[in-house]
Amino acid sequence: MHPTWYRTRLLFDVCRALLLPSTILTLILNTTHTRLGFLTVPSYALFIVTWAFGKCLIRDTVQAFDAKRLGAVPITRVQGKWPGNVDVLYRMMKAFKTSYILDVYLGLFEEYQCTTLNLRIFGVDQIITMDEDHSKFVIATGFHRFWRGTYQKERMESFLGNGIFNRDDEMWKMHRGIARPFLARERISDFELFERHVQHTLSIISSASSGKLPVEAQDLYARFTLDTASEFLFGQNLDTLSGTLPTPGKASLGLKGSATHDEFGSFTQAFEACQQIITNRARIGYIWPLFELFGDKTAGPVKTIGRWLDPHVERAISDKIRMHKAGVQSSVSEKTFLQHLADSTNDPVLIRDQLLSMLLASRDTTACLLTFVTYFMALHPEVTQKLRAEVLQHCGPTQAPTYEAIKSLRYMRAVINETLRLFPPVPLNVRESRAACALPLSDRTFGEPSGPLYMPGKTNIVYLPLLVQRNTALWGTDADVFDPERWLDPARLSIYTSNPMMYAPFSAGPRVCIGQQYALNEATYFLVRLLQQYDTFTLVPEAQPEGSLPPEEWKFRRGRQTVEKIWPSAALTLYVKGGLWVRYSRSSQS
Ligand code: HEM
Repeated sequence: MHPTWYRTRLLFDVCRALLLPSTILTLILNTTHTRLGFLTVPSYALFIVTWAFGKCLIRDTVQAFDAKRLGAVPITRVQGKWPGNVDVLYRMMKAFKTSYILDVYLGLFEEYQCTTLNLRIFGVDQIITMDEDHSKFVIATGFHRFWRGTYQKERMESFLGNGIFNRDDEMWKMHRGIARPFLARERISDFELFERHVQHTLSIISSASSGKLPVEAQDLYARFTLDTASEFLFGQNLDTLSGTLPTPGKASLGLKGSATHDEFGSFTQAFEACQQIITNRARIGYIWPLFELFGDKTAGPVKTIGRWLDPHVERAISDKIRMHKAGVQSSVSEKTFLQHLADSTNDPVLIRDQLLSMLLASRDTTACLLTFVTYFMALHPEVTQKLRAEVLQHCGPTQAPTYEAIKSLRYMRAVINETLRLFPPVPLNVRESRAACALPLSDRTFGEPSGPLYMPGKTNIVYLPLLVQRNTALWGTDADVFDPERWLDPARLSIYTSNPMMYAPFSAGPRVCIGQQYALNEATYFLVRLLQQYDTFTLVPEAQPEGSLPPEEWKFRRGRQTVEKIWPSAALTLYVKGGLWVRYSRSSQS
C-alpha cells in the first residue's frame, strides 16, 4: 500500500480489529439460533476485546517458538497499569512536553534495569534501545535485516516523499550514488563559499554587539547553514541572512526557536512545522492517522516549501532541456548538485524531495552543532580561551583558515566531539525489522546479560544515540560533564576506540552520514572566524521567549538537567526551545 494511503491502512486495521470478530460472532449466533436481546452490544464488545487478547496470546506463543528457534529470549515488556499500556503512552506524551530530553526513556530503562525494552502500546510491539551493540546491529552489522519501513514512510511521505531519508533499497542507493560525489573532498574544501556567508553572519553579530544587543544564535546559524547549503547544492543563495531577525526582548516562541514573521520566517516555520508534525505522529504511534482523518496536517506547510523550491527545480529542468537542444555537454565537476539531479530524471517531485532532504540534512544538524558549541563556550569561559589561543596560534588573528590549518586544530576537534557527544543533532532514530531476528548478546549497563534478544518481525526499533553517548557505564561517572579533555587523554580515548559505537553522532554502517566532512569543515571554519573576533559569549536568559527557560524542578532531578540553562528538545533534529539568545563581545586587546 502506498505510504500516502494512511487512511485506507487505518480503515483496514479497524476492520480487522472490529469487523472480523463481529462477523464471526454474528455467524456463531446465527448458526446456533441464539438471541442475545439487551445483551447484544455488551456481548459484541466483550467478544471484540477477548478476540484482541486472544490474538496477542497467539502472537506471544508464536513469538516464543520463533525465539527458541533463533536461540533468543523475549525483550522485557513494559507493564503498564491500563490495558494496551495506555498509561505508559500518556506518561510519555506528557513527558515529551515537560521533561528533559529522553528522560522518560531513561527512567524506563532504569526502572526495568535493562537497555532494551518493548513498550507494546495498544498491543503493537515498539522496541526502544539505549544499547550500543543493539544500535550497531540495527544500523551496521545487521543492516540488511532492517529498513526505514512502512510506518516511518507513512509518517514522512507528505514531507520528504521520494527523498533519501524516506527510501530504502534501490531508490536509496540511487540517491546516495548521486549525492556522494558532491560531498567529495575537492568540493567541500572550497572555503571561499563558507567565507562569504561567514562574513555576512559576522556582520550581523557585529552590528548587534556594537549596540550590546543579544542575537538569537540558533536562528542565525540556521540561516548561515541554509544559505551556504543552498548555494553549495543548487548554486543559488536563498539569502535568508538578509531577512528580518527575531527581535531581542520581543521574541515569541516559534515552533523551534524564536519566531520571525518575514518570508524566511514562513519558509522556516513551514519547514519546522513539518518536522514537528512528523515527530508528533511518531510519538502517537501507528494510530496517528486517527488525528488526521479530515486532512493532512503537513499539506499547508508543504505548499509553502514548494513555493520556495519549485522555481529552482523548474529552472534546472528547463536549463537541462535547453542545453540538450543546443548540444552542450558538461562534466559532473562543472555542475551543481541540482543540475546533476535534474540530469538523472525529469520528475520535478523527485528532484524537489531530494533537494529538500539535502537541505534538511545540512541546515538543522550543523546549525545545532554550532548552537551547542556556543552554549558551551558561554558556560565554560576557560574552554573558550583555550580554543581562541589555538585558533590564534594556527590561523592568526585575521587570516582566512586553510584546509591544513583547520586540520591542525586538535582542541577545536575535541570541543566539537564533546559537543556532539552530549548533544547529538540526531538524538534518536527509528528503523523497522524486515523479519524476526536475534539482537546480539549485550547489556553491559545493568549487569548480567540473559541471552540474545528476540526482535519481532515488522516492528519498529527506536535507538537513542543521546542516551548511549551519556551512559555512565560506558563513559564513566562524569558522563554528563562537558569535558573536551577526554578526547585528548590517550587512556580515556582508548576506551572509545575499543568500542566505537559508544559515539556515533554521524551514525554508522551503509547509511552513515555523507555530509560529515562538509559539516565539520563548515562548523570549524565558522568557529575560527568567530573566535578571531570574539572571546566572550554570554547567555541572555531575559531575552528568551516566555516558556523557553528550563523548568525549576529540573534542578532537583539528575544528570545534565540539574545544570542546564536551556531547554533542549527534538523534532527529527535537536534544538534549543525558544532559541539561544547570546551576547557576543570582544576583549579590549582583540
Ligand atoms: C553536524 C552535522 C551533521 C550530523 C550530526 C549528521 C548526522 C547524520 C546522521 C545521524 C545520519 C543518519 C540518519 C539515518 O540513518 O536516519 C545522517 C545521514 C545523512 N546526512 Fe548527515 N549529519 C550532519 C550534517 C550533514 C550535512 C552537512 C549533509 C549534507 C550536506 C548531510 C547529509 C546527510 C545525508 C544525505 C544523509 C543520508 C544518508 C543515507 O541515508 O544514506 N549531513 N546524518
